[in-house]
Amino acid sequence: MGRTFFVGGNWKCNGTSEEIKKIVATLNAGQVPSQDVVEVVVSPPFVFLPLVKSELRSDFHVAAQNCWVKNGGAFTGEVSANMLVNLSIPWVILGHSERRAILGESNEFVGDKVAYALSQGLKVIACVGETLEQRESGSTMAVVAAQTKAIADRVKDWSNVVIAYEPVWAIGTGKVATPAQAQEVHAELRKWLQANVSAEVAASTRIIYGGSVSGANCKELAGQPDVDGFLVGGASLKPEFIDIIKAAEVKKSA
Ligand SMILES: O=C(CO)COP(=O)(O)O
Repeated sequence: MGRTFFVGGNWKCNGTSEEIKKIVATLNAGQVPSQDVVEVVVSPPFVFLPLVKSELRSDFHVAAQNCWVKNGGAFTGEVSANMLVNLSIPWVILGHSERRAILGESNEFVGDKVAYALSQGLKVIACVGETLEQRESGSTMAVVAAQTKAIADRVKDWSNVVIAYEPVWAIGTGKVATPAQAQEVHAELRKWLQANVSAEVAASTRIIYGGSVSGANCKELAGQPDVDGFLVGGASLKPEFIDIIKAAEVKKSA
């Protein structure tokens, strides 16, 4: 099994080159557990990927925040998976709720992107999660299952996929899911994978939590059996990100 704890930092559309250099310097100086305990991936905006890749410590990796659904060509403003591979960018975040909600990415489109990115050799952090309205109407698991199904329908090999469960109501709101709320959905998602993909994929796929993760709440969340790490937004731009990476120690001693 061996689900290595995974901490991703999604920097979203933030930063100047000076600010990015400062964040990288802070990360480079951080004392964190070794790579067999925690896998760390940071995701700057596209334009800063080469800068971050060249300056970041070698035990941390980089991710793009999106890529085009297929091969490049006449798609103004897009960046293809192949270009990321060409720059040796190993990871890409796909299906973030901001892209689903603001840019209208459907479950099927996200599923197609995940499949294509994997086929080109990228590793994928695939995001799923419900809105507040959907949670309050009791459809959390139906929503998350439909988002995951659109990926499962198109993907056979899950070894390079991390699922990020990010409830939309918890993103950027300071309203973090309780450890019990996170655990409940993560466990349901794992059950869904077991029933619809395979027991092996359910046991080995990392399901990470995102939404207002902070230095203050990360340890308790990390203590949940089906929480295999985090996708961090706001706090990943701050020195506090190092504390969140260290939450991996909770798992080690569990
Ligand atoms: O969207 C997120 C990570 O992808 C979470 O953002 P916050 O940590 O700022 O809530």
